[in-house]
Amino acid sequence: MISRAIPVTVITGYLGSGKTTLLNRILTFEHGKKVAVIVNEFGDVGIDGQLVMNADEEILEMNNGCICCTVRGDLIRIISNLLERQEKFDHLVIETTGLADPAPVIQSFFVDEAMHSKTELDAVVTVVDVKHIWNHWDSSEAQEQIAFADVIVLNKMDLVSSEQADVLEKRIRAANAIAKIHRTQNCELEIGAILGVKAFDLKNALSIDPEFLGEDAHEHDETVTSISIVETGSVSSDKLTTWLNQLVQAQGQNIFRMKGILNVDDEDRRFVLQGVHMLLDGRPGKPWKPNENRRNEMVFIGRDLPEAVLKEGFQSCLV
Ligand SMILES: Nc1nc2c(ncn2[C@@H]2O[C@H](COP(=O)(O)OP(=O)(O)OP(=O)(O)O)[C@@H](O)[C@H]2O)c(=O)[nH]1
Repeated sequence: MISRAIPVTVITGYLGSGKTTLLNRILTFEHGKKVAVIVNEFGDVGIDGQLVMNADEEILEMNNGCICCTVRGDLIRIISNLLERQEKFDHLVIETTGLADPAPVIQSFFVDEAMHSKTELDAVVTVVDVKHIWNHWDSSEAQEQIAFADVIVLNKMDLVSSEQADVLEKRIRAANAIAKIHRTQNCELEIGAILGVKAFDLKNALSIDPEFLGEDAHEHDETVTSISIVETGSVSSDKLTTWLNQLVQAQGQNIFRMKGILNVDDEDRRFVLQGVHMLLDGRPGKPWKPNENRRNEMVFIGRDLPEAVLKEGFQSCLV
């Protein structure tokens, strides 16, 4: 019997560009496919798993590290386990951290024997925040993510004019001549543009980086770090709003990304906080279960983050 190869979509994109938003679209769209998901986060508190909407899907989290540094170990192990239950799903989606270099992830699908025979890389989809990408244009991760993409989603079109997007698209074209480019708000695009596109072309990957299938040597910007806060207790919405507004005014340049699941004013539902530089967004999330131990979890990712100041600031918001 010839077992079918499972198509794999790798979603990359810089911090806060809209990867989880895209993943949620994939999971809630009625495409008739059963999708298994691997979510990888940079911080050691797993928030994305809680933000992913469809609880019926198989969602596996890899926290505390960057997927591109742990592929040989964790990723291959997780996928091998999944492949033992291959009949349970039709498509695998991997959301990498915003700081992942996609090359080692892609590479593992070719270098590892079992992965190579049982999976088929469908496409590398890179989500780009059309407003904030300029702040990170020089980062090697952001460049590699764009260079390796088969599909590029220019997201957050509501934040720029179409002329500004034209300028960006030209720059992106210079770095990646063949990717399909889509412009979106909230990653709203046809699912056929993302799943089952059969776009991945190894020849293209090799032309970007001839060492691609060789040993993995890749570098990260060591000045970008993450700070996690986990505290029980109730957060005052007034104090939180004041603190966050002051914080992004003072540190918005350096705080690339902020995410939180918080117990605000002892409400019935979680409060989901999202931040990308100076932009903040907060809304109710999943309800707390009765008697659940309500943990506040926050993750900051950025450059030169003042850990003690962030922790004290958060403490001051507790009731
Ligand atoms: N204005 C605007 N905001 C958006 C759009 N798409 C997503 N967002 C918001 O941007 C923030 C980040 O979105 P996510 O989907 O969590 O981004 P991500 O790439 O998964 O973030 P990381 O996993 O931290 O790298 C959230 O507050 C989203 O609601 C858009 O088209 N326009």
